[in-house]
Amino acid sequence: MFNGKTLLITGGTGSFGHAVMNKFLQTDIKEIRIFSRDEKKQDDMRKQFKNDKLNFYIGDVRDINSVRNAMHGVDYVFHAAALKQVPSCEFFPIEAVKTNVLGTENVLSAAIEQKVEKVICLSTDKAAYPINAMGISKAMMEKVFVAKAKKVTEDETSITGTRYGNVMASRGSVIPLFINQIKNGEPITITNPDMTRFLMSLEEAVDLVAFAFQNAKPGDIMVQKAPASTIGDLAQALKELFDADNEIKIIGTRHGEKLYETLLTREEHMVAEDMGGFYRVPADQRDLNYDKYFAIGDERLSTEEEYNSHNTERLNIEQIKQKLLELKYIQNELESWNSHEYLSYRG
Ligand SMILES: O=c1ccn([C@@H]2O[C@H](COP(=O)(O)OP(=O)(O)O[C@H]3O[C@H](CO)[C@@H](O)[C@H](O)[C@H]3O)[C@@H](O)[C@H]2O)c(=O)[nH]1
Repeated sequence: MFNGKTLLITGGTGSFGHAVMNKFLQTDIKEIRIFSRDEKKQDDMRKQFKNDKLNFYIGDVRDINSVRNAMHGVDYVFHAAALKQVPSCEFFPIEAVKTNVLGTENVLSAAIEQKVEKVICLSTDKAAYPINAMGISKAMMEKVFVAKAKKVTEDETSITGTRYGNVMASRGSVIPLFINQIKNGEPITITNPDMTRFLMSLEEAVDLVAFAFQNAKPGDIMVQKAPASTIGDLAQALKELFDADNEIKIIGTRHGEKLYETLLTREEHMVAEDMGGFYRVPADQRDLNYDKYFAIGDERLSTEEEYNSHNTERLNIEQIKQKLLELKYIQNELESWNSHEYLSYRG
């Protein structure tokens, strides 16, 4: 499927971009373009991979000309560029709009102009029943790509999306933070021990994109089923893995945070197709002449539940430990923690 093709990854220097790139470099793909703002991260990646199939483009999704520069001759786009930190977007909501909403519009317009075959836009569970600026901007992004997908035919450009839960140990997230606190002998800062989050590994996140790539129809939002844990249990699992006795400090919920996250709203659950490990949320294909259509699903709207991190499979501490131990990042951290140097430091 990738033979002779060119793939563009926006936000390609992030954790996700890295993982996707690694996976697709193994195929017979012709070229992978990494598009991002940060020249330092690109340079690090260039040196790390030293691969002729990789090309780097400096640019910003906010600037359509920089996107156009990278789009010529591209067959597929994975659009991962985003402002994604919840607390900081609360302070700079317009910045979230510029990157997440208008930036997506730019990527899609440039892709349609260049007759790109497929675009997959990455969204987040925070876009479902959103309460924070990051989630609201991602919800608007979803609206933008679903509306655009309906305007172009599939043989011009197929536009779809994926929605993720938290990716475990991604840059700036809570797992690396807790591990640093453990290693530095600092208190582990828990916002609310009863908060729940879906737990997905980076590999699972990449699987979702691959699944969407093969199965999504224009305007679909693809969701991967995932287990969840409470933050209190996650901290306890890490303490046990690292054999640590750091005290726990409750710091309270941060700006814009939710007690639990939603991967499918009740309204989406009602129309979603259950595909085993995944859900497919199809675009509403009606136009504005509602009287033309037969009303379906109204009854289920009162019985269907949303799919969220409180009602999905809940991992216990042992299961969280197992899931953590599958991560290369955790294996490396544990190895260094148990190394001679750290053992002597720990007395
Ligand atoms: O010092 C801290 C920091 C965080 N948390 C909690 O840990 C959980 C996860 O926090 P974090 O890793 O910062 O992730 P989220 O705020 O849930 O958001 C992440 O996960 C989203 C997907 O849901 C991505 O879109 C975001 O970019 C990413 O920051 C949350 O319940 C936090 O309240 C703590 O208990 N203590």
